[in-house]
Amino acid sequence: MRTQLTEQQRIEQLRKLLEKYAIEYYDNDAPSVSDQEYDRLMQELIALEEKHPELDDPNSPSRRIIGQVMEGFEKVVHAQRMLSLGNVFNKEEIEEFVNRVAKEAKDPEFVVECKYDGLAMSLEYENGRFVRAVTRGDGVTGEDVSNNVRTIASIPMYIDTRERVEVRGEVYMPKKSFENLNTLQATLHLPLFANPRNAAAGSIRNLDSTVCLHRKLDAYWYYFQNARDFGLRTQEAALDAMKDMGFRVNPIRKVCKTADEIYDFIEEIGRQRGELPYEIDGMVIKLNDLEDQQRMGITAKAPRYATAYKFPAEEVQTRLLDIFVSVGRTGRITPNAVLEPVRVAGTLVSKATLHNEDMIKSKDLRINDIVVIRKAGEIIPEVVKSVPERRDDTQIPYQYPTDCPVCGSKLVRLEGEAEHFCINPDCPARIVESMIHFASRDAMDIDSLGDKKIEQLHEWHFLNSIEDIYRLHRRREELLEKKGYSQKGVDKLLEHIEASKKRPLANLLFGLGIRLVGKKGAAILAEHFGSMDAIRAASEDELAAVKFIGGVTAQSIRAYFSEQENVELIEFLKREGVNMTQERVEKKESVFTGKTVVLTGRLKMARNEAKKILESLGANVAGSVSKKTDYVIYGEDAGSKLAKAQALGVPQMSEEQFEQEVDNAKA
Ligand SMILES: NC(=O)c1ccc[n+]([C@@H]2O[C@H](COP(=O)([O-])OP(=O)(O)OC[C@H]3O[C@@H](n4cnc5c(N)ncnc54)[C@H](O)[C@@H]3O)[C@@H](O)[C@H]2O)c1
Ligand SMILES: [Zn+2]
Repeated sequence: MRTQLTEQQRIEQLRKLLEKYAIEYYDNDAPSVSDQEYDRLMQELIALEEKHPELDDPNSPSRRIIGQVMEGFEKVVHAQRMLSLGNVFNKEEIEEFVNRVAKEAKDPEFVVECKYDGLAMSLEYENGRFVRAVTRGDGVTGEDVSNNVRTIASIPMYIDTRERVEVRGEVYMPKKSFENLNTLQATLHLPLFANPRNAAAGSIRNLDSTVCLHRKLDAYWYYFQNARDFGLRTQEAALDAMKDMGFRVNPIRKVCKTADEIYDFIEEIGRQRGELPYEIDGMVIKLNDLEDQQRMGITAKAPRYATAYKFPAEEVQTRLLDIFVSVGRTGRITPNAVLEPVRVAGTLVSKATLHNEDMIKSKDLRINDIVVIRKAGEIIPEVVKSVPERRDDTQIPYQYPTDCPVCGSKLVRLEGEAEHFCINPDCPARIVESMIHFASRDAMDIDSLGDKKIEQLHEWHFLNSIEDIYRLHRRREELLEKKGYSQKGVDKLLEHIEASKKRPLANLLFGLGIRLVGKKGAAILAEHFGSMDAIRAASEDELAAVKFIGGVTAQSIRAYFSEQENVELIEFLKREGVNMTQERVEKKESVFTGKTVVLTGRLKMARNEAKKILESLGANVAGSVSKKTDYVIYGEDAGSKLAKAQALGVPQMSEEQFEQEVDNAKA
């Protein structure tokens, strides 16, 4: 019952979050997270929604295209909806897509094209003349941006046919134009554009078309909306026909029959991607036959006959301008790299974590070095290495600080540890960070008590400890006198603080910030012991005996509870009515306990769910099949993984058998 609730909450949370990101991305042309992160959250939402059809909601970002019509532009309803695309991220998912199509189209052929990172546009022609250019908008209604589109030199204003023609494609900003634009922005002390996509969108949606003219956009056209009126039967023929009519069509494309062929071509283009004069974020795979396309139709917001393969995160080079250290809630010192802003995987990056002193030494990072940075789904990117070949005489080796940058006390590096710590318990940085952690989403989840607010309330002496958070209501009147604190805002804040008292024990345990007790560890401890008192009473051996809790963690938990200050904090929280218990869950034994299991093919239950069940039975779920695999569980259309399991003699199990074993485990 409890998991049901949490997943429902997660669905709601993801829907809100993705909607917010999409609005920032499409409507304000200013993304706040990387595309990888966005895609990852979307996949999570889709998996959860598949699992909970009862929570279906047509408003969900998984079901609709988010985007609105800007004021100042005329609204136009599309003759045919403009769609989004489904996503695949690896070869296996390409295979699954190909198999799915093959079920509905005989001997399918696919056209593989570049996926331009710009904005979708529809062009309409009547009597051989350009009449209108319209953005995708929400898919149903777009914005008439004809004036701006007319500034794009490569778009024909006249074509040699009197029939109505509608073509669609992508307007983008070439890399060169983007560099020039940002150089200009910098000279004018204006904010830089995060990426060419946002810059292109911002230009097209500018009411002053001279702006667009100077931004030097270009476009590729990949969709002939009324191709069949012209007797065309395939996507390939449609591309050729558009080219003959004078539209700019990309010669990079290939007709493929198998998933292998598709993947090889994608890899080939992926390797050349850096040299292309425009940005691509993936490749689009489309069923070639137009009649079959129509037969397959569309889902809520994307065609079923096409999908987009997304390239993995990129690595790029930039300059390491400086290193500064920050102090965490445990007093841990983290060095951070200040980078010359650079685009990685679609977002502008100017900071990266460097973990610790040893990492800086082992990678031999010097101030002013050229470094390679990588961004892989995380919002915080990492520095992979320095490039010594690019050194001139300006590099300076970095001196690790000896004193805390906030309170000035001597930093300590314990025997055998990589990190430095500020061990001054009154270090303001530590106090603030521990409150931020306590109020964060995975901990007590105090909605309106964000980082900035905590910092400010600390500065004003309202918050000097975790205890103070629950004392804040006593100072309501004082708060109301502060600038920016309305009655409504203050009451909401106090309400959220009050509500946090009901969080599960796992959240509280995580929020306390016990060294080495992360989110997962806290959940395991809470489920195993069921109450704060039981955890506090447990001996080091008892703690270490819990699965996944190691001896060092057990030691750290004991150390935490042996501090008078911490015991007092917990007693205080108890008196304030903060929840200190949680339902206990016994781990079940099954054939999967301690085994390595691989899932493949299309399962009836969501993959994430199958994974969760297996993990709850003590299995380790792996991504690929090897000799070490104990079981492969397969669904429909299982491809290469199942074949490999057969070849290696790894036991295979159908989804039905799997469900049977799960039932056995419950009995
Ligand atoms: N970073 C963020 O905050 C954020 C927010 C929202 C969306 N996004 C990004 O946008 C994506 C979702 O956007 P979407 O709905 O436009 O889907 P999409 O960009 O994944 O795919 C659909 C679009 O691809 C484009 N396209 C480019 N080349 C094409 C070709 N050759 N054939 C057909 N279409 C082609 C079309 O404009 C089409 O509308 C996400 O996957 C994410 O990467 C990021
Ligand atoms: Zn300090």
